Amino acid sequence: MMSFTYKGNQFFAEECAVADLAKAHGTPLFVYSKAAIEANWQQFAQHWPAPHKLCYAVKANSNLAVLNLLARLGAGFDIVSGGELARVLAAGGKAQDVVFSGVGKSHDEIAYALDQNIGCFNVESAAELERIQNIASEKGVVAPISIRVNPDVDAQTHPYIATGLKANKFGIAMTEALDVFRRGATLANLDMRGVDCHIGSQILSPKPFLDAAERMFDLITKLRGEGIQITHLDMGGGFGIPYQQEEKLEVSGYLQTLQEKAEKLGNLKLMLEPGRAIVGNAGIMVTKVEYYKPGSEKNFLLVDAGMNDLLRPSLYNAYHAIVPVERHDGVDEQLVDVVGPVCETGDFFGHARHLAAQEGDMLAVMNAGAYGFTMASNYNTRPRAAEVMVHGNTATLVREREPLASLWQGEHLLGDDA
Ligand SMILES: Cc1ncc(COP(=O)(O)O)c(C=O)c1O
Ligand SMILES: N[C@@H](CCCC[NH3+])C(=O)O
Repeated sequence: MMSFTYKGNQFFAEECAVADLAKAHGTPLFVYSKAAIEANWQQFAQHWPAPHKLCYAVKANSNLAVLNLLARLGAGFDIVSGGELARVLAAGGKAQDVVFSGVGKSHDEIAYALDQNIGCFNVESAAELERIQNIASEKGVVAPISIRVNPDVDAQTHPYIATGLKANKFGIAMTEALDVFRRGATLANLDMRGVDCHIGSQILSPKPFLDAAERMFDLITKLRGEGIQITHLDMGGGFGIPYQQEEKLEVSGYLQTLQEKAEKLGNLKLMLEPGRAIVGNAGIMVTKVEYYKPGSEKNFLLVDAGMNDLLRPSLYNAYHAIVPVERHDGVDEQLVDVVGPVCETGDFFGHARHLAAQEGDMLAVMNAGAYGFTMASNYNTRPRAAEVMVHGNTATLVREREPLASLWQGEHLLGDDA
């Protein structure tokens, strides 16, 4: 299914001309395809029968329209903050379908999640376990608990987004997991029901997933051997997508293997937390060329989006394909760096790209649906972009461009006596 494609020289999002969307809503603009999100979801859901559950990782794209669409498709949600829980609820998701990951859950976030009757806490340290017990005891409730284990597996991805190595801050070491579990089983306000892991993001080979699974199944066997009745295993997210020419990760074989292993053990519900794989290729960022700036060393296309809108190239040196929204016949391609207006040399979207574009032209930065808008900031006092979701030939503005004045809302001048 090609949600973003040329018809003649015009680039389309489903049945909507991207140039028209940019004219109607301005740039920078994120455009999401409803059909692409649904198709990506089905790639997992079709191989994942009940009682197994898919919890979409909200951090990848937390627009309410995206969350609402996924809730209607039957998604649960993986969150990492009280804010994300509030978003899920505002979008029509159910707290019972939410798992709460994250290394630094605050007292207030835990209390809020308990008040909402959240599905499960993915606990990342012995100290967090004690904190949840104390808060649950004060409230007179029982907290559903999974222990996030760090399986010490090399995810073979960018070091900033590898999370499953001993040296990373995430999860509880395999060697300590048994003790933490035993301790949890003695605490009256905890229901110790699961184990989970998440080894990193943008992983393109099945091997690290299978290695981690092997270790997690061994742990479950040990825990059950001690009479601790683990009833769920959450293997996290991390499924990569091709940004350049990489081979697509086929998830079906891995999902099948997990289910076969779970069946052997019996009474084990499986969970996954995909984020990028659901929304990554379902979004583009549209930006306008402000200037063409030729130089003796390099030529630059200066565009109206910046690293504050899409941080991935600056932060991870990540590659995103960039294509013209309208192709012009007979205009020669130039070798250009596509850069933004922010006062940082690291403010770029692509180096040494071949593009035929001039002032006023629109470009589409591809695969911007995951970790695009959610990582945006107001650096350089730049309002965050608008977001649109297309469905066939219908386009809905799902987030308005931030009004400038809202950027200093809540700020105060010093009084005369200060
Ligand atoms: C605990 C947890 N689950 C799920 C995800 C989603 O990862 P991805 O978008 O790579 O599927 C993340 C982010 O890496 C995460 O930290
Ligand atoms: N932000 C990262 C993914 C990190 C996932 C969070 N655990 C990216 O853009 O690729």
